[in-house]
Amino acid sequence: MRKPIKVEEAIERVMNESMEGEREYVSLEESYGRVLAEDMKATTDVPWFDRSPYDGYAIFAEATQNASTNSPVLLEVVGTVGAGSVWEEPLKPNQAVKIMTGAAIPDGANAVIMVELTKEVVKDGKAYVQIKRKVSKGENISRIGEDMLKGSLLVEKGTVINPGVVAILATFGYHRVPVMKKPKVVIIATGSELLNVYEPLEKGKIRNSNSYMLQTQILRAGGEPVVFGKVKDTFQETYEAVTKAMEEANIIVTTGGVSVGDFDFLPKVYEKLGAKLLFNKVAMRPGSVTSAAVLDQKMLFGLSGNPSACYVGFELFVRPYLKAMLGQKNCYLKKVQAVLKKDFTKANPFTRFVRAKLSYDDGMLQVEPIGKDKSNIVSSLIEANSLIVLPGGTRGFQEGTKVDVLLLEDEQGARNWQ
Ligand SMILES: Nc1nc2c(c(=O)[nH]1)N[C@H]1C(S)=C(S)[C@@H](COP(=O)(O)OP(=O)(O)OC[C@H]3O[C@@H](n4cnc5c(N)ncnc54)[C@H](O)[C@@H]3O)O[C@H]1N2
Ligand code: MOO
Ligand SMILES: [Mg+2]
Repeated sequence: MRKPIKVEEAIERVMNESMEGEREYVSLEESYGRVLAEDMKATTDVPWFDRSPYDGYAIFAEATQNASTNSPVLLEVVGTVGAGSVWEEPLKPNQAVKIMTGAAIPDGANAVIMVELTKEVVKDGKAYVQIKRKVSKGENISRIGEDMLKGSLLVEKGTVINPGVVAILATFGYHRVPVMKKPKVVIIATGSELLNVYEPLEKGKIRNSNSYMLQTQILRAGGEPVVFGKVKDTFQETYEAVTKAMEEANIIVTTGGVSVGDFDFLPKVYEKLGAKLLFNKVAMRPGSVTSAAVLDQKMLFGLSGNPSACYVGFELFVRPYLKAMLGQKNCYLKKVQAVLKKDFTKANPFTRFVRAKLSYDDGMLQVEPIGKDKSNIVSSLIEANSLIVLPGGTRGFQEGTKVDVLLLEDEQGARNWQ
């Protein structure tokens, strides 16, 4: 007889074993989607020189003090400066330099007027810009540091690198980016009934879908899946596969063979390996047989063979452990509250994780159980973007009730499981 523990307790036992993984450097081009391994600070001010945000004329603002439609001011245009070039001569008050967007403001100038608001006139063979309004000091100047100040913290360690972060890294010249190594997660599917996906069906057999599902879940969580394929339901094959996995994995995920059947060998494998068992029964559905053990700082997750139970077990236990290795602060699935769109009448003494579809309709978050909810069902995973959390008890849940929902596809995550 196994003693079920609460989901919260099971997650805590897993996370108490968690540790941060190693780091490595990748090129900026390869950094998208990786997890930043260091805090990123601004190494310079941005912009680091005053520059023009418009195509126009750099001028000394005070020279336009009395300019108006009736008495325009003429400033002599002494040259043109484009982005990337520098106007070296200090500007005199009655002069202007034609300036392009992105070019450095010449010394002596303290404002820019957009080209559309001016007219160029030629007088006595000299070019002048005609200005009919007062321009204020500092107008249209992108100031040093207006975007980022040198030394300021821009992106925290543990952040998933998105296109915006890539822009920051490029701005400060990081062509090599410190990232967390992707934890290696070995997947072993156990079951004598399993066929490879390319094999035709035979009586009593099914295709190994869990390996592929897990591979994708590992990728989604930021890990590196290593697929070991399938093993028959024998102690020897299972033991050998797990032993081999110990050599290269940070995390070992098995599916199936973890319950109380005659051919469920994982409990015996953990025992023979001398792994510390964290739990072998959780008060949840699906996934009540989910087990976890730890050996030589490697976590062994024994997920159920039943596809939906396997899926849920991964998201609740493996995902946060993996994210902690990646140094992410928000390891847990984000939890929101939503209104139940349909009755869910099946009561269960265990906490229930119902595959569901969350949507934002009529100005509120609504959630709908997908339907078939047994743990051996695969089809309800297609549309699942969330899991409704229904606390254990004897009652069902009525339409209109507010329920907790865990988001499966959210990148932000949450700091706490609760
Ligand atoms: N007497 C009891 N029997 C069972 C209990 C129990 O408490 N007492 N728990 C049930 C629950 S709940 C679950 S969940 C399953 C879990 O069993 P295992 O984790 O040992 O998994 P298997 O028996 O190996 O397989 C279960 C089921 O899943 C199919 N399967 C397995 N691997 C794959 C795969 N890679 N791809 C697709 N499908 C897979 C397998 O054919 C079985 O149908 O135990 C219950 N029994
Ligand atoms: O582990 Mo089973 O999936 O609880 O239903
Ligand atoms: Mg079994």
